[in-house]
Amino acid sequence: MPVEPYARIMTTTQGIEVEHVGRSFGDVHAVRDASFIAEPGTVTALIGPNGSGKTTLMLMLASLLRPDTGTIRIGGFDPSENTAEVRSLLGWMPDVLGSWSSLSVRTTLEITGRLYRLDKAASAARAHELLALVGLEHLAGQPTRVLSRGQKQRLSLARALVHDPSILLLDEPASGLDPAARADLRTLVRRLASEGKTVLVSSHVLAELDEMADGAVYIGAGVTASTETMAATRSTLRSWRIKATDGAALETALVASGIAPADIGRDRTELLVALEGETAASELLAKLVSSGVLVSTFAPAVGDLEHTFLDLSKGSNR
Ligand SMILES: Nc1ncnc2c1ncn2[C@@H]1O[C@H](COP(=O)(O)OP(=O)(O)OP(=O)(O)O)[C@@H](O)[C@H]1O
Repeated sequence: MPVEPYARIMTTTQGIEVEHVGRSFGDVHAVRDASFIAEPGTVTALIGPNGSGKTTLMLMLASLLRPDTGTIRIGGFDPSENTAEVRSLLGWMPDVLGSWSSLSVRTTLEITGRLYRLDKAASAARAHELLALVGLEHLAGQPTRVLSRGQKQRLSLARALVHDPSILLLDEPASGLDPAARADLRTLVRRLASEGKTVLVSSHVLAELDEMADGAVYIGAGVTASTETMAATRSTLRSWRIKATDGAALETALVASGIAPADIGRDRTELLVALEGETAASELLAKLVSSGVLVSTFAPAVGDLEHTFLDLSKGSNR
């Protein structure tokens, strides 16, 4: 997926708008300067190293924490001032499900529906619908304490959807899910976006986000990367994976095209070459093909988001 940077201009989007937001805990500056826009109908990935401020930012968006500085708009409302409006618009899936352990899965969803002012029949119907949506029908009568981590994630997602919110905040939604459940989650998230919802997803599973997200916001040490910084990662040095029917001929052609033998890496049957930007990659591929090498693989070694993450987190890793 392309990593599209976001303009730093407050608009009147019905999605999420964050401008120069900061929040400290004593002398820990969890979020120092965060700005981004997430538009309705899109999925935005929130990425950044451990402790970079993602959860703190999500808590502020969800009206659970007040920013010290800056402005947030959720569907046009300020979470600190218009908390009720924001909560009715927003579905929040926290990274860890706090649940009522002795209540059944179904009852948990029904009570959540009642808390959102659905009447008894409507909340029962919604619970029924959501149990099917997240594949928990067979566990509907079980107390939530017996759920596995992945099953808890599904319940947490269902709970976030009870009131059919137009904006969704998903903190590490894929954590604990098996591969089939991850694929289902991806499809569901895309479907929710196609219905016009604004979805912000934070995750460390970047390959997953690559397939799910329309754009990305990178946060490092509490500061979101600028439009220019995000765009610049597209042309930084990046490893490409190349494979040909004849490996020796490929290596000879790479050297003939100007790549030093010491700069050619190996990963099982493939060769790895670092190139700056897609134009350099296209040019090299053209040279290889015109020299008669039968190339069977020519692709970035890591996904777009992982590349952006690795590029921007260089130097900030402790
Ligand atoms: N309530 C709090 N009191 C003190 N420090 C806090 C509090 N909440 C968060 N922090 C600190 O703020 C920083 C950002 O934390 P946050 O949980 O937002 O990061 P994160 O990006 O979500 O991390 P991870 O990727 O590991 O989940 C960390 O240094 C953390 O220790």
